[in-house]
Amino acid sequence: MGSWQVRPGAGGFQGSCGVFGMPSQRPAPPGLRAHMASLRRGCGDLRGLVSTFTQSCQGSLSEARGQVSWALGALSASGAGTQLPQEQQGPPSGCPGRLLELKGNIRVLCRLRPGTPSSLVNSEPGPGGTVTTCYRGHRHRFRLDWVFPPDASQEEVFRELEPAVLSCLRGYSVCIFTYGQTGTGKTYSMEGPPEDPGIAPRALQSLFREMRTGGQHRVTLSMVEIYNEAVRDLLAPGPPERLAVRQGPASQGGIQVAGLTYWDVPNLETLHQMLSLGRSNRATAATAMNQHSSRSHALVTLTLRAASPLRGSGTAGTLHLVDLAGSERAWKAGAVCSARGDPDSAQRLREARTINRSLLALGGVMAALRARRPHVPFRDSQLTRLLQPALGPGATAVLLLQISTRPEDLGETVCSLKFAERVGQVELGPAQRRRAPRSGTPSSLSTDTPLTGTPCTPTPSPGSPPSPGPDSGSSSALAPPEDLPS
Ligand SMILES: Nc1ncnc2c1ncn2[C@@H]1O[C@H](COP(=O)(O)OP(=O)(O)OP(=O)(O)O)[C@@H](O)[C@H]1O
Repeated sequence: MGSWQVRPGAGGFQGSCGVFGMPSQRPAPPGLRAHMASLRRGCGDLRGLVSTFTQSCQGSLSEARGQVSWALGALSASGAGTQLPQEQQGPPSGCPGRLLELKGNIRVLCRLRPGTPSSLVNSEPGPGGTVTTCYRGHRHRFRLDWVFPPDASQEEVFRELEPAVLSCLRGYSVCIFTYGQTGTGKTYSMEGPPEDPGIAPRALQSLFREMRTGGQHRVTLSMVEIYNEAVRDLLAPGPPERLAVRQGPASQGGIQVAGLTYWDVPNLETLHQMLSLGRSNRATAATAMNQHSSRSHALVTLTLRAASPLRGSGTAGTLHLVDLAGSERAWKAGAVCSARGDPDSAQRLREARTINRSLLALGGVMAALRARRPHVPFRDSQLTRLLQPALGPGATAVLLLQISTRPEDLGETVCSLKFAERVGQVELGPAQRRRAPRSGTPSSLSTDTPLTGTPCTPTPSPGSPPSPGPDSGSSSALAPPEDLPS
């Protein structure tokens, strides 16, 4: 009698001949093998079906997400110009504020830098668009809330951000930050050249245009940079000094920046002048990868207080515009300089390392937020400390990812896209409007103002911004505002 065997995968039966040639187990009943084979086939088919179903569900879900995002964007844009009567400042359903509440998480937009097209980076632009990379033999498909092709204009990019920007006038806290490898166009998108302005100038123009349509507002500006982990006031009346960041009350986002200068901004022209002054104070240097590389993170914070004559309280919204330093690998930025005999190469290397450390800390914060961990490591870097209020519950954040399509940048492009994909999964909870009492101290006015400074009386110096504030004429005009416009 011959032995019989059924392979382990076929149900675990295994027979063999006994010592005396007798089978140690009963032979399989007739037809069992065929039956097992048919079961195996069925099992394989079922597995295939489940996998196809899962893939199709994921595809449909992504598509639906893209469509919802597009519809919300379109609705927001169409409602953006709507000026509500002051007494109706609560966000009725259908207005942009309501839509922001519904979105309630971080939106991730991606812009491809113009350059030589590469078959290794392909994109499907538009809402719910994708970027597909082919790196080290692996294909990755990243889906984002919006993908801007290399020929997208500054206006197209801003159009998608405008509803969020205008929501600050209704008391929302909005943070827009640009992220990406050095030289991919973060500063171009955020600032832009004078002849083709970027997000910041367009946002300010749009806000002032909207404010002119009615109501009483007060705009306060602060601007800092983080250079080699030192926080510096870019609008300080004297030379930029290192500021101390301390823990603050939770009502102020958990942090305080001692000695930070706030400026009351009466009009758009003054605001532009002050921003260009701040920009000129920012640390930039030529690196191997970008002739005018920003070596620091820059944070512009506008607090927009709106009075409500018919109600006891107004609103205090905040707009943070964050131009992050490039996420280049340290060896690329520094070592290349070194090989060229650049005497500042050690400095460039140090800068690149601190930039990378702080961006790593930002990644850690995003990971903790995404996993809803009870502890979020905001204190790991100055960048994440300053961003804490902007990434807190009830805030709205938009990440604009800048990527390169150059084959030599592919590794960095994939890293950036992976970071953005993770950020897109963070939920900050429904966006919340902030109310402000009609008068009070800055802290009570703006519970979500992250950069809480102390009043100061700066002495204008050559090149300092024009005397700002509706109260100019007295030194207190340069101090943070204390009351809402009445
Ligand atoms: N969409 C674009 N259209 C035209 N030029 C662009 C675009 N994006 C970037 N550039 C150009 O690419 C160069 C690098 O851009 P930019 O300085 O904005 O990069 P970056 O990401 O801010 O770099 P870094 O992190 O080093 O500061 C600039 O000369 C800029 O004008």
